[in-house]
Amino acid sequence: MPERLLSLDKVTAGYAQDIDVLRDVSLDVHAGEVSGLIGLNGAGKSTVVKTICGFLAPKEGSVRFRGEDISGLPPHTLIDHGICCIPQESSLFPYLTVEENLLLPLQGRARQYGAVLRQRYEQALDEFPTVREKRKAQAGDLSGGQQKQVEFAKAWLQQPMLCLIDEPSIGLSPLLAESVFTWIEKFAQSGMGILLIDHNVRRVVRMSDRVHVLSLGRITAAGQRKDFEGDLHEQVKQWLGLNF
Ligand SMILES: Nc1ncnc2c1ncn2[C@@H]1O[C@H](COP(=O)(O)OP(=O)(O)OP(=O)(O)O)[C@@H](O)[C@H]1O
Repeated sequence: MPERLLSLDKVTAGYAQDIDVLRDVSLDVHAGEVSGLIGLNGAGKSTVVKTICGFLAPKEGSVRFRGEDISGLPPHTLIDHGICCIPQESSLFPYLTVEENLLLPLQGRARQYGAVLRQRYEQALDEFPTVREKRKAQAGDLSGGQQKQVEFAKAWLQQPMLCLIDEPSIGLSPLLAESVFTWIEKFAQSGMGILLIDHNVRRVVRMSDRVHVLSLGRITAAGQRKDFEGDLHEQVKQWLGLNF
């Protein structure tokens, strides 16, 4: 059984004191596995990520990473624990070069990355040829798809144990979206645990070891991939109220 990296246990959270967006949310992510989180717009998927990352503190329940309670830890300290997030919106500094964006999170962490940094950087550029080509350009001058590649290269460089990935394929061409899913599979094959949110429900189910369905802030279905395959259309239509 792979190591359980992340576990949310009955997490209730929200933006206002008296309004709960998430209610009793429990989910796990294991090393080397993809955990998919699917749900309608507004179900609370990004709020789950914000709660794990410490932008919101759970009102009840806990967020644990490798058994340690990380509920409400400051977001900028997560990387020191081995957690990285690829958010829905760009997290790049538009007026810094691609190279500066890639190396910034590693600065001040020489002890963690020092000896292997250069080698790892070259390897990241090999993995993402567009990033190599654009490394001296300002990040803000890149297209949305190119910026997404930089985001993935940045995460790869940080060698996290856990990567939270929110809507990675949004706004991308079908070809690039497929590359993004292939990179995620590669991340998982390297041993990383992945929490994946994406509106492409079929693709998420196909590549996930575990699937969680979030509806109005509650997990209404969860299981292994095999539980969600088969007549996916009927099941997910029922859970999500969707016809796709
Ligand atoms: N900063 C915020 N302040 C107040 N309410 C918010 C904030 N961000 C999100 N919400 C509310 O929380 C609920 C869940 O939003 P969230 O973005 O987590 O949903 P989602 O499932 O990620 O949706 P989508 O698929 O559209 O990205 C929504 O009702 C939304 O209006």
